[in-house]
Amino acid sequence: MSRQLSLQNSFQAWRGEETTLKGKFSGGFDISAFGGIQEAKERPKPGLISVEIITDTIEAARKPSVAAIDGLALGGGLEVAMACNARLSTPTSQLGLPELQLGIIPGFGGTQRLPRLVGLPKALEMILASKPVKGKEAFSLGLVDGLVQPNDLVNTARQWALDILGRRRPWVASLYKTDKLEPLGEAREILKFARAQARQRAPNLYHPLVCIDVIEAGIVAGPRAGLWKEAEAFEKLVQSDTCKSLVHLFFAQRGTTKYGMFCGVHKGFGSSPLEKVPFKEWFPECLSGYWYWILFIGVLERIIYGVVPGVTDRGLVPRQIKKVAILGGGLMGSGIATALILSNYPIILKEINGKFLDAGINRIKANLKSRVKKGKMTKENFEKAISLVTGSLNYESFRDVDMVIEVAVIENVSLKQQIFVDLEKYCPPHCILASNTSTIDLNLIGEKIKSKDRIVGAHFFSPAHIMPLLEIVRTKQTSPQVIVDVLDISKKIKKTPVVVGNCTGFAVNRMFFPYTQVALLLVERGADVYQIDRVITKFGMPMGPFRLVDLVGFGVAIATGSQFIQNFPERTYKSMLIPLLQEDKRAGETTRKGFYLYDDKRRASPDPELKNYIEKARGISGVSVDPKLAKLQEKDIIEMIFFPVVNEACRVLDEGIAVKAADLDISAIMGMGFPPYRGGIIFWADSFGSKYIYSRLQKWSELYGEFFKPCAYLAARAAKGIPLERLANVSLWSLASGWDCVQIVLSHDSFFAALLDLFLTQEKIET
Ligand SMILES: C[C@H](O)CC(=O)SCCNC(=O)CCNC(=O)[C@H](O)C(C)(C)COP(=O)(O)OP(=O)(O)OC[C@H]1O[C@@H](n2cnc3c(N)ncnc32)[C@H](O)[C@@H]1OP(=O)(O)O
Repeated sequence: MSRQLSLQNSFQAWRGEETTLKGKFSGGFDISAFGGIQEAKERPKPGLISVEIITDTIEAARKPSVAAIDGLALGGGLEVAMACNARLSTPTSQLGLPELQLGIIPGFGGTQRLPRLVGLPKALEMILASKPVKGKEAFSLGLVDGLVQPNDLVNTARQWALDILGRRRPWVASLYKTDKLEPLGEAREILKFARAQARQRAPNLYHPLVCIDVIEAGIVAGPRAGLWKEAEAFEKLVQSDTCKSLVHLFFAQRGTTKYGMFCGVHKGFGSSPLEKVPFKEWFPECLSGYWYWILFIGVLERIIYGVVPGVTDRGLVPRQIKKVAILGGGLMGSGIATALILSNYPIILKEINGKFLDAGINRIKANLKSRVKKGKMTKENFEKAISLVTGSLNYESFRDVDMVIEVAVIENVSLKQQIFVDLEKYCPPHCILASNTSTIDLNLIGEKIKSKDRIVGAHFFSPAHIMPLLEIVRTKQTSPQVIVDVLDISKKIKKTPVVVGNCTGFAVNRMFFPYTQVALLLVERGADVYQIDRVITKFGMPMGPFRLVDLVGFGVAIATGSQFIQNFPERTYKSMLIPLLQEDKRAGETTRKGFYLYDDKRRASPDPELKNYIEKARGISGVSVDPKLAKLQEKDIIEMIFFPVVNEACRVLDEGIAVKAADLDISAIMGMGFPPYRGGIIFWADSFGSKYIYSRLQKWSELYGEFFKPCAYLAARAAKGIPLERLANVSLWSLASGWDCVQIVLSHDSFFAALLDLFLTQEKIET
């Protein structure tokens, strides 16, 4: 008898919900139920599912079971399939155990059965790197027993089960297979190597090491002992901060094109906030009030869930983008071009002269060749992709493009203004006019053209064909149709889009700005450049603020910095350290000297000369070494560097530049390199509490100046002791009508805003 098992589907069916993964075998355990598990006072005893149900009921049953896998078999889904007596799959199905991406380990026996089916090295690769395999590879590995086309899948599985019952095929219990396991000594060596690699790849993560221990326990003490160890470890890990952060990230990433304070973290934790609201306590005397709130919030949840206000709530259908022009073939332009041609968009690459054009096209070729080298692209597909690129030195060929992306190297307002005047002249009237500027206000860029509704920001991150984030910036005039079109492109080129409002620096660079600024402030007052970078890297950032400035280059740092000085003078720390270094032709990695010295292989080493420049900058700023700041502890460095980032993130939220906190979490992780296992900037900040962050910033602002002054948003939440992720100021009206109204309501004018504020801050209504 074959059973087509879908774990998530069945869990959702128990809860009376429709499944979101129609037609697929299983996406694994319902991740949104983790919140319930974390909060539950009483939990099922460890091993109930993995030992009693999956092992002792399914695998040990007197009826054989055969998994018929089409589409996806991930996590708990694959684990259930592995407990069946055989598995059939379609050639294109995806099979994997991605649990480590969620801060947990496989919890339904995957740590024991996968090594026994595919051997230890492959199992470790699949589990530790969360790397799925296609049906074809699964067959060659022995993970599935047969490959079948989708139409024949269920019938073949039924017959397979009958054959097992009739002893025409082997009746296998994967848990007790030993033929694929390496001898103990060899296995231990493999595990030792895996541990060293895990420590090196993610020194702050504990769960990969736990996973290796659990696998080892099964090999040393037998699979049932391994199952029990797995169950205990799973139980602990599911409660960990890493798991909470990564689950938040899972839903936040999928929620960037959705809106509302009730999705994101709340959805991620499995229960509607509605369930948490103590209506009865608030309205003991007034039942109608209770129902009113239920109705109100219920309607609200329905209206807001699944839309970007004013954009995806208008029933607009994305227009077909057939050809895209890119202005500028530098590092960024060629990266964007690569991302587009990889998704089959024909592109025109425009440069100002033949030399630059050739260089741009060669960069695209190099990007593609590196994919060929890594086995991600065939030579045939390379030729196909590169044939989609047409070079141009003028605007004549722009007459039939549907979208232009301006990627001029320099962040220069007048240059960009002229480019947009030319674009308006040459491009067809429907053409989307996008700029990849990372900092400049789009209203300034588009000041001299008429079609302001076609202007949009498409801020990619370098290298654009690899980095997953696309910041889509809309001005008040940008038409919703244009945003819908760009959202559609972002989906097609596999980017995570975050729609933000227009201002200097948008969301990501607004948050990034204080990161370098505060580092300069601390160094001028005695902190050590290299210690700051070390601590911040240990915290989990890809590099510290000084190494980053070296990488970006001082030219870019000064150009973007001047935009911030102009626009936010009250909170800009005006250090002369970078200009002083640049004056001496130390402009970062490209000149082999910046905050660090660089060798031929771009390896950075500290420079003893740096202290002279710091002293000079200190003199210009008129500050002296503060003994406390010269001896900062790790914890203090982390807080002093990141709390100003949190402060700016709060301003970005308060101004409505980001629609919700989870979008800033995603922006920080994908745009700034904030460690994913900390859940994003606001999620991480909320683990300290708004009161603590406010008090620290307030203290520093008294000691070291306005730069640290906590903003009103932070102060308000600290006063009420509520989390920073809560947007208390959004009204029903704003949600229904879109962006402009959000801004109106942010001035606290609306009746609904007041009501919601009450609701979200959980204050009791005074009747
Ligand atoms: C005990 C066990 O060992 C523990 C586990 O099994 S933990 C779960 C392990 N499984 C996973 O990690 C798989 C997670 N899911 C994914 O990687 C991807 O969603 C996928 C590859 C299944 C599908 O990707 P894609 O087609 O791009 O669709 P995607 O937008 O991601 O997901 C579609 C919807 O299904 C939801 N979803 C996907 N997998 C889910 C899961 N395991 N639980 C709950 N919801 C899930 C998504 O949240 C999304 O919901 P939305 O439409 O409301 O936003």
